[in-house]
Amino acid sequence: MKILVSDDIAQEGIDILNQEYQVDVKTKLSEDELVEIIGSYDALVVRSATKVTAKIMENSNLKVIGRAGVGVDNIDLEAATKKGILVVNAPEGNTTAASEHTIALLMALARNIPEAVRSLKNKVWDRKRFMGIELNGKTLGVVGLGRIGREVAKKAIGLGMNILAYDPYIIKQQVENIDIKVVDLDSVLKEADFITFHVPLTKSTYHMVGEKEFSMMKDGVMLINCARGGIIDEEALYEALKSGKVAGCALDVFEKEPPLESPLLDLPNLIATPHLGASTQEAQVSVAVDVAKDVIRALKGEMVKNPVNMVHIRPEEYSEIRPFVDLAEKMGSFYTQLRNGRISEVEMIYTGKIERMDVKMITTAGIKGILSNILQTPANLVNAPFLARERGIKIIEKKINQEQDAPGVVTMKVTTDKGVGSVTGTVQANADERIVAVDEYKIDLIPRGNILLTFHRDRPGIVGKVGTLLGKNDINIAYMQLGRKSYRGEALMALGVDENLPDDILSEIRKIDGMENAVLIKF
Ligand SMILES: NC(=O)C1=CN([C@@H]2O[C@H](COP(=O)(O)OP(=O)(O)OC[C@H]3O[C@@H](n4cnc5c(N)ncnc54)[C@H](O)[C@@H]3O)[C@@H](O)[C@H]2O)C=CC1
Ligand SMILES: O=C(O)C(=O)COP(=O)(O)O
Repeated sequence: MKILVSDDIAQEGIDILNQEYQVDVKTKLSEDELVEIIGSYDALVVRSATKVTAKIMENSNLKVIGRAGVGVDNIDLEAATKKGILVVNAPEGNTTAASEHTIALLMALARNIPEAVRSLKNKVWDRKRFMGIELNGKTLGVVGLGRIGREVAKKAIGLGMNILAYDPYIIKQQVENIDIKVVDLDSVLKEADFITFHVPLTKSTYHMVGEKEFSMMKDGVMLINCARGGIIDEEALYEALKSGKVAGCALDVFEKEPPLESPLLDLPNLIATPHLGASTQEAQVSVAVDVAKDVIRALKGEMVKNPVNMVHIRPEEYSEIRPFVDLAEKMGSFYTQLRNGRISEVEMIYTGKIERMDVKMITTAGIKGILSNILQTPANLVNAPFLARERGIKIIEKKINQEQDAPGVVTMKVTTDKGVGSVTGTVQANADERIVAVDEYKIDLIPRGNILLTFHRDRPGIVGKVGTLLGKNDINIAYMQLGRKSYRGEALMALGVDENLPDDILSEIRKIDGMENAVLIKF
């Protein structure tokens, strides 16, 4: 396996990658240069400089893209997901660095530090021009109250500031005990003396601050953007700074980086740093190590810690969930080997002890198993939900509450244009997977090796005929199971066979009088 690192990451991360796989570090590549070489790599590690476009991913064999940092707006996530490329990031390592940089910019703004430094270095001793304002007692608006937003708020509280925050996706009670008042965006805009942004760049945050929002702010407000360029409309910001509506703004990030052509840089009340939020030695080591470990986990097929485009399971739950993930994938594969028809709906029903857990990954594995037999595109835990949606398959998850210690049971109910069928499985002690029902037939199958399933009439002679036919062709039967709906009614037989069953023998089995269907399932 080969890994390409296309932005500067700390050596500590490269060393970890190098212990397991071959690593090439090639930075400042153009899109075309990347397209040309990417085919020979299994993993790509980036920071924010490399734009990982659909074109780069298109003909790649990438299994994972690692982002040594938080923001993944430089990676085309939709294209990655469609292609089944896992994206992982390192969201924890630079929280302190980015929040400290935000506070540094806040103070620099309030006390005119950059301009004062510049003036003095030009040998001008001007104390009057650089009169500042105090932070103590002022209101700081925090837009986006995730890891960095919260850390900034805590630090600002320490400086005597009052915090008004806007984040529609958090639970208010989580933060109100640390003296943060959660309000709507309009209130932040209207009431804050300083506003700092800590949201990711998404469709909903792109230009979330423009002309209209500036008009709502206090005259003389000061802004800090240490999150992403594009959140504040730069043209509108230019006007607001020029008019003095916004007294000062500190930007660490720009819509186009580097922003060397930006007229904003000419304004005296704009201070700027070249995307330095995460640039501390500590943060860089931390994110490089974190992402390297996750990239290795991904390449080894292990559960990663920080997936961006795949369901996430907490490590403490994963060991319990894992056998069910494997089982569900086999159930899905079992189902589509057994039946055909255009699938419109898959319902995953969970009962017993599994019902209390986060089952999203089990559902996804079931879908992966289903799709693996019907699609050319390889399905995995990243792209399975996307591929299912693309084919118009509705996925339903249902949990049925049972007594606490009942064994975990998963039923996959599949609706096709030919009807509804189901398969049920469970995991016994020692991660022993079992398929325990097919439609209404109760069975007890280990989903392993070759299994011959026959649907036939429950009448004397049929089982014997199948056995004789297999014996005549030197095919050994490992085990046998029988189930029936009623005496002499419809019946099911499952035979574990040690050898492969050629198509001509399967056809002969299908011709046995009373036989409705016979299918070979392979695991
Ligand atoms: N300047 C730099 O070097 C750095 C910049 N960043 C940027 O900071 C951003 C935030 O990082 P973290 O706090 O670690 O991420 P996070 O995911 O912990 O927090 C983001 C918060 O934004 C909130 N949010 C999302 N959409 C929103 C909306 N429309 N309105 C209000 N709130 C919204 C989310 O609910 C979440 O609480 C990153 O996405 C990245 O772009 C991060 C690290 C360094
Ligand atoms: O982690 C982030 O989101 C950052 O913005 C840091 O970017 P960088 O890795 O310094 O290019």
